[in-house]
Amino acid sequence: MRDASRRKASLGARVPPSRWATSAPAGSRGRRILFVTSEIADYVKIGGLGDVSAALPRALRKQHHVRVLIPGYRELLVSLGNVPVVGRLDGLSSLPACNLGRIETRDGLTLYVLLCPELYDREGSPYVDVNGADWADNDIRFARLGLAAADIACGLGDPTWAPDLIHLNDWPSGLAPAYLAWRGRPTPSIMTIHNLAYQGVFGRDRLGALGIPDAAFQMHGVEFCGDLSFLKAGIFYASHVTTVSSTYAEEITTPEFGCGLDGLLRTRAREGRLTGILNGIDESWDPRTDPHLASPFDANDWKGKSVNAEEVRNAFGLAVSRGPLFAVVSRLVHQKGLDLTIQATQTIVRQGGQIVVTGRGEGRLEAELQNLAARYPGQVGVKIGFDEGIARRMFAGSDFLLMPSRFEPCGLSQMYAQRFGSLPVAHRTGGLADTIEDGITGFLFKDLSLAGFLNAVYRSIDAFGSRRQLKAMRRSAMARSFEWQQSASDYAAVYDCVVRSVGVR
Ligand SMILES: Nc1ncnc2c1ncn2[C@@H]1O[C@H](COP(=O)(O)OP(=O)(O)O[C@H]2O[C@H](CO)[C@@H](O)[C@H](O)[C@H]2O)[C@@H](O)[C@H]1O
Repeated sequence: MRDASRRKASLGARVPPSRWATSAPAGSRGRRILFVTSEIADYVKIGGLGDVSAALPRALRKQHHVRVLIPGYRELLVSLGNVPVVGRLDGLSSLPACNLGRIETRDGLTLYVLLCPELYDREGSPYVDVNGADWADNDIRFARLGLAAADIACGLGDPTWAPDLIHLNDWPSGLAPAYLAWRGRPTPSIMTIHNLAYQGVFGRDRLGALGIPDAAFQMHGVEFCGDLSFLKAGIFYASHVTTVSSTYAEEITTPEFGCGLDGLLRTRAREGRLTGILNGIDESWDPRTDPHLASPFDANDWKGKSVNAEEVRNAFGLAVSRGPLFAVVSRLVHQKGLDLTIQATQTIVRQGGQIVVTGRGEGRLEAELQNLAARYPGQVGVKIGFDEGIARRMFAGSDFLLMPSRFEPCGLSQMYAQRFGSLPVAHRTGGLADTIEDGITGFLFKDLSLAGFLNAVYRSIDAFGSRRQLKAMRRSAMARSFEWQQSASDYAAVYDCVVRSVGVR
């Protein structure tokens, strides 16, 4: 069962299995891959992209020569110290010239760091300032990232290295394949969509500043509803598009989930150029060895798990209880369906449950959650912020994870939770549908409504009442395999196909 759902995800949407064999054929090993990202969990993580960017290149290293390109944000420069300069990149229109640094992480992953202090060395997050407002020059900042990727692909960044393929992630690197196309350089490229809802849309008046040819401002180019879209550019110009689960790969070809790009994505699917590859989770997610936990545990040691529950109850100021503990670990945004969780709270508390929430995001949701904690003292605890240690103890200590996401490209929290014996209660969508087995490793609901969600919540509370069922489900959840190695070999198969079809160097 578990392998079946995994394989379904790995084969991708509408792609003939024979063409996309999951192990890389002989001769495809040792390709040079440039992985371009705007976050990497080692240094700067805002959400799931940071986790994927830290883990996937490392998993791919077993087969390929992978290097990661990332902007030189302040946090990164502080952690890395002096980054040796290997090349100088020219400017283009309003994109400044800058240096390219290269450094290895302690475990030997090569990072290219875009050294452009006027764009990246600032107080704030990669995407927003300290007040949560988008950086006003985000178009320049991330066009510079895309142009740097194109420069490196053309051998203009590091005189000693150029990739066979560039792997772009989300809108911040979306212009890279476009810059390559406008130079007439068909370096094979993969555009991975981690979240179609974030598209990097800017006014058409920015074309000149970003060095985008006027002729590219059309449906068969960068134009999207009269504006310029970085993500559309990536999808349009990349050799191949992937997304992070097979169900989401299908969903994004529909008007309901396609965010206006479903027409183009349907075309890519028809051409066999859209594939779903499920994310994995790395080995640090192991309840037997995780140093963040109050007590390690395994699938035969529920005492160890309950020590973590006690710790979480204390940390969140909850009353002592023998009832079920529900957790929410999430970016606090509309996508994640927190309004449903807020509406379900009264029922959960009346049924003897408690809820702990950690996250940060939209101010309105942060305030509503804090009000909820005030309304149910001792039963609901909320910590606004981002702390990996707290998150890990919550997965370890909770009985259930609430994840009624409106859409979920893959989702990592539900995989972490299962590994730590916390059963997800989740909407049957995207990667949640592909990684949770209803009634076996968690509880899925189809109708995105309070009634649908509560129905799944009641099922979880019933399971909590039956120690035998609860233990069996926990064991099944903890035994699930979400290895990165599987995803890495699926990406390797796509790389191979793309390099062959675009032309091997
Ligand atoms: N306050 C907090 N404190 C500590 N940790 C916190 C936290 N808030 C969130 N996290 C952690 O951040 C990560 C969030 O990853 P998700 O995949 O669940 O969602 P995200 O929407 O960011 O990612 C997007 O990209 C990823 C990667 O492809 C897709 O899985 C996903 O569906 C898509 O929406 C998880 O590691 C989670 O535990």
